[in-house]
Amino acid sequence: MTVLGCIADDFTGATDLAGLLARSGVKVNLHMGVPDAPPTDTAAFEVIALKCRTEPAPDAVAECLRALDWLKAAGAERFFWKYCSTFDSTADGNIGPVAEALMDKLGAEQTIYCPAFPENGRSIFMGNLFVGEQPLAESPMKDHPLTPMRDSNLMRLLEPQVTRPVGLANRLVVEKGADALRDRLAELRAEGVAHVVVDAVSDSDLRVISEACRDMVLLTGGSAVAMALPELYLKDGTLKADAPRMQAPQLAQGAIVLSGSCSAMTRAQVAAYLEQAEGFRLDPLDLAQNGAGAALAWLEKQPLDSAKIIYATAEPASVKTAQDKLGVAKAGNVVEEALAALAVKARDLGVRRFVVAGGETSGAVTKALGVTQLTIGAEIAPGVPWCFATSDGHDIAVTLKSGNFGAESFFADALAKL
Ligand SMILES: Nc1ncnc2c1ncn2[C@@H]1O[C@H](COP(=O)(O)OP(=O)(O)OP(=O)(O)O)[C@@H](O)[C@H]1O
Ligand SMILES: O=C(O)[C@@H](O)C(=O)CO
Repeated sequence: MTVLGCIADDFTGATDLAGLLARSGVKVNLHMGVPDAPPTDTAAFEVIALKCRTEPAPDAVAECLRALDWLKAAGAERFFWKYCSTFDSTADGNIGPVAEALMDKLGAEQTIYCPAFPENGRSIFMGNLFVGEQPLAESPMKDHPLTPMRDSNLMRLLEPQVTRPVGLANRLVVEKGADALRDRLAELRAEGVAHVVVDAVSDSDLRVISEACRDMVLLTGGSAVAMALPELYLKDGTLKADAPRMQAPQLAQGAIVLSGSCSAMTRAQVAAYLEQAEGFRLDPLDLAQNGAGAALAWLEKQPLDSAKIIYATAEPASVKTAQDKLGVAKAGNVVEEALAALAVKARDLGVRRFVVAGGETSGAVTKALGVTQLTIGAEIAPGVPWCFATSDGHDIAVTLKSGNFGAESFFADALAKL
């Protein structure tokens, strides 16, 4: 029985969510894109990964509604819209437009917005999102290549994205427990508030929110607010733990790190890994002019079992130079296309372990590898599990690392874990 149908707006976010849900031991199915075939062999948690975070809002809405139909066909009656724990969205959406379209389809009067992920330093207080101790707009997210976040206030970010009123259930309410939060939501509903930002600074706040909101037909947020749901379903007997994490299949030695994320944490991770691995740096301007031939030729020359990384990861000033010359979309696309082609080449050369950094990058790479479904394995860092799949008939392992997740030693940690 599917108890929760989940739609994630990028691929790293989807493995993050699936990994946290799978901590409970309950079966989670993770699909990359809306499956062509109707649902079979469904799990308690069905997650569909989309690559729609930066698409035009009408396209993102259409794709999410297709995902909703598939999840309904899987038997889900409650749904979760997963976006980034740093609320990444462009000025035109897509978090609000998708939420409103899902609400309309589901007849939901109200939903909540809670991107908090305390284990990874994301907390919300008085409607303002913090990354560690910094307000979102003062954190490195202000320089994100595609979705620079220049305001920390979630109500202000959401308001232009939706047509109905936005409100807040603050930490003073959450702290009082699930009944107080239910009362606050009812009060806001009576005032016609459809979109409620909910504060959370700790996992115990998230447990209160899950308990108060578990019967809402649509919940929205980061992965951590959904993490508490399996525990509630297990406790009341709705679900039984039935799926221990999958052990890694036997894989050949070859491994590669592909990084298209420019986040502060990925920059530190790339620098740390370059101390022990051979590296090739992709330059968007060179790619736009000459294609990925030089990188492909470099990859062909590397021994299969060597430590290697191909990265476009760069400092904000260098990203800006590329964007000024090529435009934001083209600068991102040439990098994504190159990393996708390099992943395919690596697989054809015998590489079977792929460490990929960045959500958009992960979408491009997994699509090129023809991966349609992932099985969740061991967690490497909070929100980043190893996953297993087949690509062109080969068993492969992939980990899709969100830009800001993982320790500095993440790439080596990941490969040491398989
Ligand atoms: N040097 C560069 N110049 C311009 N754009 C770049 C450069 N390197 C990477 N990019 C683009 O920046 C975008 C990074 O987004 P991506 O989602 O992959 O990483 P992220 O946002 O850090 O990860 P996440 O969404 O998981 O937090 C991609 O579109 C990528 O192609
Ligand atoms: O929520 C997060 O921070 C991640 O799962 C993510 O969505 C990164 O793209």
